[in-house]
Amino acid sequence: MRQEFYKYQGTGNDFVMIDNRQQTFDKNNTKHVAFLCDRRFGIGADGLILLENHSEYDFKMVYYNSDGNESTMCGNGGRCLVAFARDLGVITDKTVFEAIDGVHHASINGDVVKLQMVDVNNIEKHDNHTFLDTGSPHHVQFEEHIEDFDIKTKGAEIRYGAPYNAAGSNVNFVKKISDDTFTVRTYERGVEDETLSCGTGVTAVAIAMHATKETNKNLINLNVQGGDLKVSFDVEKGIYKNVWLIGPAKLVYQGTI
Ligand SMILES: N[C@@H](CCC[C@H](N)C(=O)O)C(=O)O
Repeated sequence: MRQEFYKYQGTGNDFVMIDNRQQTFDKNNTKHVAFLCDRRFGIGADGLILLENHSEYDFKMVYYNSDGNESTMCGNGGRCLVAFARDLGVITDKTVFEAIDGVHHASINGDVVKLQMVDVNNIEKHDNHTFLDTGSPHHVQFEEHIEDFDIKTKGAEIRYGAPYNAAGSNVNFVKKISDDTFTVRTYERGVEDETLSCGTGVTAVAIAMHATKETNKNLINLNVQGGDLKVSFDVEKGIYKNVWLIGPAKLVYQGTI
């Protein structure tokens, strides 16, 4: 049976979207999800997302990395799913949906999606890096020569090394541009390569930069390989609340496979 799909991208982080409200998609077929995400033999994407019905909220998000495994939260994927839900007529301009890390509020205006991310209260500050979970685990470290840095090789070393080991972490390399602007390049677990953007990654970078006093701003610009994102937040007693990831999410094409 042929599968109808939609392809979306958010600052170059791209996703196969499937409307699974009728529960027709085989959710346990890891090889099939990896095939659909394969850039040579399939559609090609960093991940695959199912939009499903929810009894209480507007919809449910189910996220898979391009290796075919279901994973933790994807911020850009969440933003793209909001655009997909709007384009399907499931929502209009505001929504509340459930993902693996909990309930998310979001709004959409044209192609700009604002997605509320989880509160963050556990920030591990180490000598040369910060580790935090923004829905997915993120290692954050500075890299002055970020433009010509070998993200794939260095990112893989950190992702597979101690203390992350098999479970792994996403790895973000950061360069400070000004007090409120940072350049970020991310190695993504489950893609096992650099992606052009990572939403939970830039959220982690914005919070890490504030927590380590690299900035005192609470609206941060993040320049990524695929465009520009913004993250805003409030801080109360060391807890980062009201965290919003803001940026474009667009339909690329749709088809059947
Ligand atoms: N691209 C995503 C992150 C997706 C999850 C990650 N690869 C993991 O498995 O931890 C984003 O935009 O947040």
